[in-house]
Amino acid sequence: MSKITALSKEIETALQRKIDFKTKPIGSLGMLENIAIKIGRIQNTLTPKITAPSIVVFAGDHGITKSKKVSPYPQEVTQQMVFNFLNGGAAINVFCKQNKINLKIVDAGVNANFDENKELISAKIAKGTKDFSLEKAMTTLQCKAALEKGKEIVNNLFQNKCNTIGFGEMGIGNTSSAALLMSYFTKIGIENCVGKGTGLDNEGLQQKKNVLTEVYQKHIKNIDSPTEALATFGGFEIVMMAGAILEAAALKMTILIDGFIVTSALLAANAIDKNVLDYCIFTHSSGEQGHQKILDFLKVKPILNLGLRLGEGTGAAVALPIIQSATLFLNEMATFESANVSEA
Ligand SMILES: Cc1cc2ncn([C@H]3O[C@H](COP(=O)(O)O)[C@@H](O)[C@H]3O)c2cc1C
Ligand SMILES: O=C(O)c1cccnc1
Repeated sequence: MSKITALSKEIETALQRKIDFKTKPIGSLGMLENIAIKIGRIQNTLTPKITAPSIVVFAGDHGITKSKKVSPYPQEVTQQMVFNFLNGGAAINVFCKQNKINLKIVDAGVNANFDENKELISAKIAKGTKDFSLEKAMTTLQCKAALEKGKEIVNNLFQNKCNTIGFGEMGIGNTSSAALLMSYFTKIGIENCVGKGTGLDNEGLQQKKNVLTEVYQKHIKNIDSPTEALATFGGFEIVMMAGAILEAAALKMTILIDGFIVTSALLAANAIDKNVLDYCIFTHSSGEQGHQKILDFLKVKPILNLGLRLGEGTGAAVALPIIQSATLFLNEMATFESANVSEA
């Protein structure tokens, strides 16, 4: 993986000065000001622009769903939703269309064969992960291949002028993978990382907690690196997102972080290279119970809190216009001097 440069503080003062000359009381654009400064620092300019904003949805299946009831939905929903994405019918399609976001769908490891389709990026590592109640979700080699694929996909988008990128995912059972990764990277007990996902009832939640506590205890002694944590608790879509996030930061792109699953991939990326956080904007706090705890762990503030608990990158897609407002006010608002407005 390429090295991620930590952002310099130098331009921050100049950006703050530019914002403070705008025709508004100091600080009155609140979080929009923080976002403007962040993107200005990422792009190292006083006139940052968002170009070709894109969301990449990675899809993959999970072996655990075949042996244990960790999700109310069957594994087949992953492939069915991939068709739904390709046909334009999912929530993420609607929000991307609304906000003029370029949407890409990636088969990272779905348990199905897809015909060639120009809308689908084929990056299949395997037809779903292994059942982690029995063995590691994937081999170390598969994990490295998935990290590399994620990197390659982001690179292609970057070549096509994309400088702002969000990630989403689809994979029945992936809140289980995300909870295991969360527990590993934050050291918060697994029972406090597991949530209801797509809508388990209280009894289902308790059962999921029992299953994942056992899985965690079975593997924890064998994990000695972030890559091994990813390989063990897996999700090809999650590993590919971790690679994609690292590469986007290395390319100095602005990264829009979505919900619980994407943030679990970010935890792994962050353990590999801490500078990645400099490039991330946290678009929302998910309704999945562990998400706000990860945001607290990372000491970051999300833009929205709408109770979304869908994934697919929907929080990132809905938040994009707010992020665009931040760069637009910075570029287009008049100053006190240019507009002849008296200062305090
Ligand atoms: C129809 C449908 C569409 C979805 N879109 C995203 N997810 C979300 O739910 C899944 C994770 O939850 P769990 O771990 O409980 O299975 C992931 O696929 C996630 O992206 C969906 C789930 C369903 C059922
Ligand atoms: O926050 C998320 O990403 C999420 C929550 C529940 C189900 N799927 C995704």
